Amino acid sequence: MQKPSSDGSSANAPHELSDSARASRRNFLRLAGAAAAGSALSIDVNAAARSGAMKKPDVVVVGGGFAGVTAARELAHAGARVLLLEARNRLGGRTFYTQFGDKKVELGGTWVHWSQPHVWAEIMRYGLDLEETIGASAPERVMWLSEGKVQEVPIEDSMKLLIDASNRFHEGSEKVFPRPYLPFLPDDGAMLDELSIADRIRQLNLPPVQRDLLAGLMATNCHNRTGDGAFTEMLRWWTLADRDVLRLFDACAHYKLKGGTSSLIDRMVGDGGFEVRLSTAVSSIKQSAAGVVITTEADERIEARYVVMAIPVNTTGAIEFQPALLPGKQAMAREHHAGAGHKVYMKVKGELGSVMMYAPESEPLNLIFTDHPGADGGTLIGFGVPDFEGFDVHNPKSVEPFIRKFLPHVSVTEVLAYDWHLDPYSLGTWCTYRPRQFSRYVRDLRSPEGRLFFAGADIAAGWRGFIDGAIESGLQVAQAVSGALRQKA
Ligand SMILES: Cc1cc2nc3c(=O)[nH]c(=O)nc-3n(C[C@H](O)[C@H](O)[C@H](O)COP(=O)(O)OP(=O)(O)OC[C@H]3O[C@@H](n4cnc5c(N)ncnc54)[C@H](O)[C@@H]3O)c2cc1C
Repeated sequence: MQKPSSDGSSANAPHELSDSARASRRNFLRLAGAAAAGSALSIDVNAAARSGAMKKPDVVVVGGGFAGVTAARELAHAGARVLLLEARNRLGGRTFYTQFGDKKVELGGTWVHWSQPHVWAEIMRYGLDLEETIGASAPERVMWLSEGKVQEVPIEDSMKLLIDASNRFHEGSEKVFPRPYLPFLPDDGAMLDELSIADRIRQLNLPPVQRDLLAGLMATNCHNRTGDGAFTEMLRWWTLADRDVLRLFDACAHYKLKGGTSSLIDRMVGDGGFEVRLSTAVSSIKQSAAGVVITTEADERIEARYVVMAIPVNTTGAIEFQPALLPGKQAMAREHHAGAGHKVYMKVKGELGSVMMYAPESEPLNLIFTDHPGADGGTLIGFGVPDFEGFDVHNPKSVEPFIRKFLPHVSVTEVLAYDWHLDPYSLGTWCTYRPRQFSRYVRDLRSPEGRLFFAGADIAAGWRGFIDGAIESGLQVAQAVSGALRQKA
């Protein structure tokens, strides 16, 4: 892989790309630059690195998302010398708080909740404020597309349809996840892991109007086509939310950090006592009995006693490991998890109340709701499947006809989205395993290998795929590495 610039603009494409993917990639490079320009960190994290303070760290943490920052902070608090290497020119990873017109928006991870214990503990610890997203928590209208027609019934009736469909979809979750934090599947869970979300929807034989409402929600949850997401992933979410679709909504799309996700990262780094180097992508990791040698893309060699790998599972293939990683880690790096869709902000002109709209994956966006309402315009957030032929998420004129199916009086004036699936340092969005990935790979994914330890939302036990999971995993790995440092002291 060639050396990226700080906005990733000279990095190689991860895979062969189709024409439409190439056009998206051009857009990605343009937007990545523009968005990065508006996201300066409020603290100078490179200051310590410039001073060359740390000669030989005890631990190098690779990746500065919530998992890496949590691990680095905990290890530094335990007395270790910690150096965090981050490929991009900013921290936060798959969270990205940046400017959209006169407002700031979250292009990646956004919503947090007190039912997510690890992120909630951090919010309390640093005394951060929350803000509500009205369209997701208290919509005035709910509409959905089914077989080409917009459906709208009183809100209570649409909720009844969704609750009934969700209860039926998740039936049996107690057997597979009696306790959602058990990291491995029981035997009957492994059988269910063969099923995709689409397989499960088909089993239910719902009337089309109810099926398409559920399908819109499920394409959003797995952030891809429902044939790509594993049924077991949804069973785990369901158990974490006490088997209640309204609680699940509350946990996933109601409360966000008032100062943005960067306010939490800033506080964690400020509190950390570890060194950070941005724009430093790691290209190889070689371990021996004596220690680990980390080589960066600029060919710098750094030695450490232990390494925490806190990068997305989809990006592991870009790093050369000696000895080679366990087969499950390699397979996941080849196959990728399913999360690869869009999250798009849309400025609209025309009256916008608090609305929520669903569409199945035969449509480009599957869940859309009001972010900011307004009498003469406001902002919508939409989630959609990747690579939808003829739909350009970066072009308001391409997005507008779809939005007008629901709201014929509005025009879409501006859009903002980030192509996480094209960014070489994420190659996807939030983690949803494909069928069989959980039962086949999770053991390997979570296993330390010699002096290497692994962290990340993608391998968390509980809220895997969430900010909470990233923090959970960062805490666990820091505990394990602290233990190893003590033993070998
Ligand atoms: C569009 C979108 C919406 C989401 N919505 C929500 C939500 O509402 N609520 C929620 O809780 N979660 C949400 N998530 C998920 C959540 O943001 C992630 O699960 C979580 O932030 C991942 O944290 P992480 O630290 O495990 O990984 P990441 O945040 O991906 O961090 C990994 C870091 O490793 C770096 N890296 C990669 N390769 C290298 C290398 N070779 N060398 C050095 N560094 C490298 C990356 O640049 C990155 O900074 C969303 C994600 C997306 C994309």
